Amino acid sequence: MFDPTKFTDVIYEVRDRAAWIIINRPKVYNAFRGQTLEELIQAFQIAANDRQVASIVLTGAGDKAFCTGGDQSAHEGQYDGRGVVGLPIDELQGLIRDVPKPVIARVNGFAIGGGNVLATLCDLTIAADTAQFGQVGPKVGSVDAGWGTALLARHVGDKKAREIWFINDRYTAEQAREMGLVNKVVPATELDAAVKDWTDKLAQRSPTAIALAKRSFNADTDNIRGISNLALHAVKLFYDTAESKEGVAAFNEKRTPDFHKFTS
Ligand SMILES: CC(C)(COP(=O)(O)OP(=O)(O)OC[C@H]1O[C@@H](n2cnc3c(N)ncnc32)[C@H](O)[C@@H]1OP(=O)(O)O)[C@@H](O)C(=O)NCCC(=O)NCCSC(=O)c1cc(O)c2ccccc2c1O
Repeated sequence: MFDPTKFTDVIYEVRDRAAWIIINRPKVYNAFRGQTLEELIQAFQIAANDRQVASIVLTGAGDKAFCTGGDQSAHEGQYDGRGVVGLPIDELQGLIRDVPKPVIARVNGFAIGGGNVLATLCDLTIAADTAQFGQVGPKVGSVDAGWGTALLARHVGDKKAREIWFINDRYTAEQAREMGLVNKVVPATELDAAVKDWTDKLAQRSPTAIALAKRSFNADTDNIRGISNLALHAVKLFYDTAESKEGVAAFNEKRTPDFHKFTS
C-alpha cells in the first residue's frame, strides 16, 4: 500500500472518519503537476480502501486557493508527468467519480481551471465566502472538456456553462451557489466547522445506501466519461500547436496572450 507520510505535494489525514486530502503547493496556488496527481490518486485509493473512512474532503493548503489547475510552470507542450497530456488527470477524475464514498470539495480560495473541474466533479461543495470560481482554458490555450464542460452544464445549465468557458469571468462563492455549482457558502472562519458538520453526518449514514445513491447519480452522466477521454486526446494534439503554446507563455510571462493570428 502507499505511504502518505512520503508525499511531497499532498497531505493525507483522517479526522473523525473523514479522509482529508489537501493539495499542498500554496506557492503556485495549489496548481498540480505530475507528482501532485500521482499522490492525489494514491490518497483517494487509500481513502477508498479504508473501512474507517466514511467520506473524503478535497481541499487546498492555505487560504488563497483550493486549486488553480495544471501548473503552468511545468507545462511545455506536455505537462511533466505520465498520461496523455503528461498528467494522469483522467485517472484522478475517474476516481472522484468512482470512489463509493461522498467527496466534499472544501473550497477555501480560487477554484480555477482544472481546479474548478475538480470541484465540479466532487459530490458536494462547501465554499468559504472568500472563494472564487472560474475557467481560464481559452485564455491559456487549453480546455478540459467533458467533465469540465458537460458535467458543469448539468450543474449550472447549458448557457451559463458556455458563459463560464467562453467569457472566463470569475464568480464569487455566492454567485456559484446561486448557479448550482456550490451547495453551501459559509464565512471563511466557519469553513472547517461546516465541513465537519457534514462529514460527521455522513459518518452516521448507511455506507451502502450512500454508495448506491452515488452510483445512481453517476449513471445518469457516465456518458461524459467518453467525451472526457476523447477530449484529452484532442487536447494532446492542441498542446503541440503554437496557439496553445502562446497561451501558456503569456501566463508565465504575465502578459495578455495574442491569439489574433490563429483566427480561422
Ligand atoms: C488564480 C488566479 C486567478 C490568481 O490571480 P492573482 O492575480 O490573484 O494572482 P497571480 O496570478 O499573481 O498568482 C499568484 C501566484 O500563483 C502562481 N500561479 C497561480 N496559478 C498557477 C498555475 N496554475 N500554475 C502555476 N503557477 C500558478 C502565479 O504564477 C503567481 O506566482 P508568483 O511567483 O508570480 O507570485 C490566477 O493565478 C490564475 O488564473 N491562475 C490559473 C492559471 C492557469 O492557467 N491554470 C491552468 C489552466 S489549464 C488546466 O488547469 C487544465 C488542467 C487539466 O487537468 C486538463 C486536463 C485535460 C485537458 C486540459 C486541462 C487543463 O486545461
